[in-house]
Order: sequence, then C-alpha cells, then structure tokens
Amino acid sequence: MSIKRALVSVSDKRGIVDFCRELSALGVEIISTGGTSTLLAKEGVPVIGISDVTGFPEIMDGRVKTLHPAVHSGLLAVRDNEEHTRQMKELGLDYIDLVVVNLYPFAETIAKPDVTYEEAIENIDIGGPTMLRSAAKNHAFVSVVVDADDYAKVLEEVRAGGDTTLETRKRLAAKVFRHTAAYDALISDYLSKVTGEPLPERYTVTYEKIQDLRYGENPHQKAAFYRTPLAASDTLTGAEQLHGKELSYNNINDANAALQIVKEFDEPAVVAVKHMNPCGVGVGESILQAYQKAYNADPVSIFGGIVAANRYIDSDTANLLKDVFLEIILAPGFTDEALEILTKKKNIRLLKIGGLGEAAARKSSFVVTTVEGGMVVQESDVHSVNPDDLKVVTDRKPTEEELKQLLFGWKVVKHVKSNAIVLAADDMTIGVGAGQMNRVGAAKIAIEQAGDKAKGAVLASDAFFPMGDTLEIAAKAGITAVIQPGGSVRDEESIKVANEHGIAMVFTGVRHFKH
Ligand SMILES: NC(=O)c1ncn([C@@H]2O[C@H](COP(=O)(O)O)[C@@H](O)[C@H]2O)c1NC=O
Repeated sequence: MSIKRALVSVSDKRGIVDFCRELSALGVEIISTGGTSTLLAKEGVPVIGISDVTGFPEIMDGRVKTLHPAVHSGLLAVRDNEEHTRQMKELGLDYIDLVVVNLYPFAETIAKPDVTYEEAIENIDIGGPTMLRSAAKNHAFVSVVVDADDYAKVLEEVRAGGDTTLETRKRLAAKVFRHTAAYDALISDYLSKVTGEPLPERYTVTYEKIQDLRYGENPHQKAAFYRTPLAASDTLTGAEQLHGKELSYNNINDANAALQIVKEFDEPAVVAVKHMNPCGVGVGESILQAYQKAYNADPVSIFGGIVAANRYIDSDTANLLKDVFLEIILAPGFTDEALEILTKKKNIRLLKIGGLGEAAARKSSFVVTTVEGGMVVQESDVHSVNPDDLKVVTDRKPTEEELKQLLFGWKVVKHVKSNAIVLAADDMTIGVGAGQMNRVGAAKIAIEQAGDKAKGAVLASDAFFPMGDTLEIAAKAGITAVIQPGGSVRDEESIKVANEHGIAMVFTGVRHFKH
C-alpha cells in the first residue's frame, strides 16, 4: 500500500505548508477544509476543497464540513474486506490514507480571562476528533497525525516506502486517542465547573508532560513531571528556571511545599523546607530580614534545603544565601546583582515564579492522592483564619504581640505534617515538631529544638489536644500563648492547665491536618 490521498484540516497551521508541499511532491493528493485549503492554495500547494469530495458545502460557520460519509467511509473502510470494497465502489467513494488534523484551541480559549461561555462552546471541535478517531481506529490502513512534531517522521517513511509502517501507525493512533481523551477531559472539566459539579461520577483530568525526570523519590523509581493545561502562573509548573541543573522529583515536591507556605504571607517572608516540612520560616520588613530569621530558625536543617521567598532576592540576601548549601531558591525574581552572585554556584537551582507576594486570595483547587486501586480527591486547604473569629478560652487574653506570633505560627503549622506543633517568637519559627504519631511527641521535638528560646514563645497546634499533657510540657518550657482548633471532649482539661500557668489560649474552630 501507499499513501495516495490525504485529508488535512488544522487549526494550528505551523509547519503545515512545508509538510503538504512535500507530500504533494511525493504524489499525494491533498484534500482540505476552509482556512487550511486557502492557505495551501495561497502557498502554491495543489489542494482539493472538501466540498468537492463531499458534494456538500461547508455550512453553519464550519460546524459541518467534514462530517460526511464520503469522508468517514474513506477513513473507516477495511481495505481487505470485500464487502467494504464493493460498497465503496458502488457508491463511488475513494479511500483516504492519511489524516492530518489538529483541533480547535479549546484550552487556549478557556484560558483567556474574558472568555464567554458561548466562545468556549464554539471552540469544541467536533469534526476534527471524529476524523482523528475514524483514522486511528483504522490504523491498520490509515495514518493519522495530530502533532506537528510527527510530520518529519511520516515524511521520512513515505519517502522511503510510500507509506508509514504499521508500527508507526499504531503509535500515531495511540497518540490520537490520548489527545482526544485529553481534549474531552478538558471540556468535561470546564463544563463540570460551570455546572457546579467539581467531583462528578467520573473524574477525568488531563496532564501534559513537562519533562522526564532522572528518577523518582529514589534512584530505582521512574518518574516524570506533568502539568495541568491551565496551571496558574504562580505555580511550580509555571516556573522559569534561571540557573542550575534539572529539577529532581524530590526537588519538585519540596519546592511545591515551600511555595504553598510562602504564599500564606503578604509581608516579606522566607521559607526553608526540608523533606516537605518547613524547617525555618521568617517574616520581616525586608526579604533580607525575613531570610535571616528563616535561617536562624534552624541553621542546621536548612543545609541542603529549599528556600522560597515572596519578594525579589537582592544582593544583600544573595550574599548570605550563597554561603549555605541549598538545592533551590525560588522567588518572584532576582536582581541582576543577586543573579550574578548566585549563578557562580554551579549546583544551585534558581526558579522565578510570577505572582508571588501580590497578596491575592489563595484559590482553592483539588488535591489528588492515589491509593492502591484508586484515589481520593479533596479541595486544597486554603482556609485562613480571621483574627475576629478567634475565641479566647482562657482567663488571660493574648497580648497584641502574642496574637501576632500566634497568627504567624498558625499559618505555618497548617503546612507541617501532622501531628504538628510549631513554636514561634519574634516573627520566626523556633521549633517545628512534624509528622509525629502523637501530639505530645511533636511538642517535645519542637520544645527541644527551641531550647531556651521557648521561654516567652507561642505554640500552634494543627489539631486539638486530646488531653492536658501537651499544655503541661508547654507551660514547663515557658510558652505563654497557644493557638489550636479546640473541639476535644477534654478541652476543659487543657484550658484548666493553661489557666493554672497563666497561658493565653485561643481556639480557631478549624483543624489543619496534613498527612
Ligand atoms: N465541523 C467539521 O466538520 C470539522 N471538520 C474539521 N474541523 C476542524 O476545523 C479546523 C480547521 O479548519 P480550517 O481548515 O477551516 O481552518 C480543524 O481544527 C478541524 O479539526 C471541523 N470543525 C469542527 O467541528
């Protein structure tokens, strides 16, 4: 067999003229639709209009142009089936051996901030996917190209043997079904959101590959990095890497964790992360001051960590950062001087992430966690506490300064793996107890890390205290104020201990488990 007839109908017209010119030179007859055929004709590529094949005009603003038996019989006929061949002859139909189609730009359309519902709907391609599916189903005989990156390979094979190989056709068909599935997933996602069904009976999401990773969490695990087609610019998937080697799987997770925490703050803030937990968080009047606090919070753990800042990194901050071994620094940007200083370090990765520090309310999205055989999906935890909603449950109210530190600690503890306790003082974390199997254990770790600094500091707990023991050790360490959700049947026990030690305690009414 050889490719004699191709149907070409593309929205993204990059590379199409050269591809068709070559095909034509190889003796392939080109059939095409409205805009594509106009372009080909203008560029001097011989082309037959689709209406000449269907005997039917392109109608309804292009809604119906290739949806015709003359097209789909030509694509779907099983060439070695006598009955199919007989029917084709009887009806005067011709085979189509190659389909080159890419679809209306639905993703780009709905990404536009001012897109109307009508515009989105009009950009749902119907004829294109129908041709792609027909051709892909019949890949035993028909070649189908949905990605301009495959033009070269197809040409190479047609040049060499008049047709593509069955192996290539199978590969192209699989790619088509991935493409149409992703296209439909995006449409269904858009409509589910419009109709207010974010967790429908079928969860059809689509991701596109950013890059293969060298390995996963460990060197024996394969891994790749994907993004949703509509990822916001202030996400890791939208980061611009300014310097350094490729991100690793662990880098991506850690950087993402750092990013989520730094987004909590409107004022200059710096977050240092190790193994997806914050080891140091600081806020200050400048990014330099915030970094100094984040560093001093735990000068040991920051080694080999990831640092996220919500302001430009300046030269003073860069001069301090350069002396620490860090995997990544991510920030909304770096001054030229800072870049000059930091790019001297070969092994550091510098990421620029737009939109940080702009104090925009955090948008809720959905977080997927796989379990063997399935997954669980939940809204992301973007709850932030309003100081007016805090309930003082102790005899003593927190002072203004205590309240400030409590709210700071609360923003951080939300991002620490449960059970989580964070001690804070002077706008920085001084002790982080993460991922413990009991709350008092997390408190012990945080208190031990803080040492003498625990005296006069505040404590934030991601969930309520099931008994009074955590308050006991907090009081012993010199903690003066506590923030926690409340809601335990034994809240009274903790309140009693707090009152006995003059601790001011507030309830948020909201829990921030993070597993
Ligand atoms: N309606 C149809 O029969 C139909 N056939 C092909 N298309 C699409 O029309 C686009 C190309 O249009 P044009 O050649 O007019 O620029 C392609 O994205 C193709 O997928 C169609 N459009 C939408 O459904």
